[in-house]
Amino acid sequence: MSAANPPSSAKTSLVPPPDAVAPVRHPDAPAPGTPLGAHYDLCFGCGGGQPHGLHLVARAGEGVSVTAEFTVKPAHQGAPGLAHGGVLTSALDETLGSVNWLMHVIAVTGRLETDFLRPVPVDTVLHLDARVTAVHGRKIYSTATGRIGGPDGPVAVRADAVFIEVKVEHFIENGRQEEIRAAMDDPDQVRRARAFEVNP
Ligand SMILES: CCCCCCCCCC(=O)SCCNC(=O)CCNC(=O)[C@H](O)C(C)(C)COP(=O)(O)OP(=O)(O)OC[C@H]1O[C@@H](n2cnc3c(N)ncnc32)[C@H](O)[C@@H]1OP(=O)(O)O
Repeated sequence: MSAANPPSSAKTSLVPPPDAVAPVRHPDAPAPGTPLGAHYDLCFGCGGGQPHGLHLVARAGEGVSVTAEFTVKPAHQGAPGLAHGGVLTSALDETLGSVNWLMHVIAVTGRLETDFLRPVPVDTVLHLDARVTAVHGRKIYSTATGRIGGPDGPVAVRADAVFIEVKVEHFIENGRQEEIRAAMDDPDQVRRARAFEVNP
């Protein structure tokens, strides 16, 4: 195994180390039940201006948790009439990504492991919930489920993840300049900050 292609176990355990700490909800986090809205209009997961997106709708939950709904559309198929597994993973990723906002931390997915337990037909509403379980330095450990048939229905998909805290420079230095400039030039201060999930 070359240094450029290290074994995933080298730094990507999904189990928090013993000295990890409990996540802390930011005092300015929106109250439980508050819709979070899209963090960026062109986000594939939540953006209203993204015609090919999931249009996932998330709300703040108790503690460091969120709930969300995603309706599977014909455009999201893999097998005939069934949701594509990668699309379902995207819905879990987006829900897990949005929960970091409740800590006012900017973070990106480092590792995401999905279990697919039941097929999810087109037109199904996937009821998602995600919560942060532990924090260790820049690493944020979190877990999510997607249920069908209602918020208390059977689990169709679940995921464990490690997100890594980053500075806003992560997006400015790595993103394509035309989108970065457009987001930075947005006259709406809150929208401008949330495109990068920065505390306004
Ligand atoms: C705008 C707001 C975003 C909200 C949108 C939500 C959408 C959903 C979220 C996404 O899909 S984000 C997009 C998908 N993810 C990425 O594009 C991330 C690509 N990867 C990177 O940019 C870098 O690899 C990363 C920033 C994650 C880490 O690089 P660093 O150089 O900053 O990390 P470093 O090597 O210094 O490691 C810091 C710690 O994190 C750990 N670490 C790094 N990469 C890891 C990884 N992949 N998995 C687990 N742990 C990881 C690493 O072991 C170390 O732990 P320790 O502090 O305990 O030593």
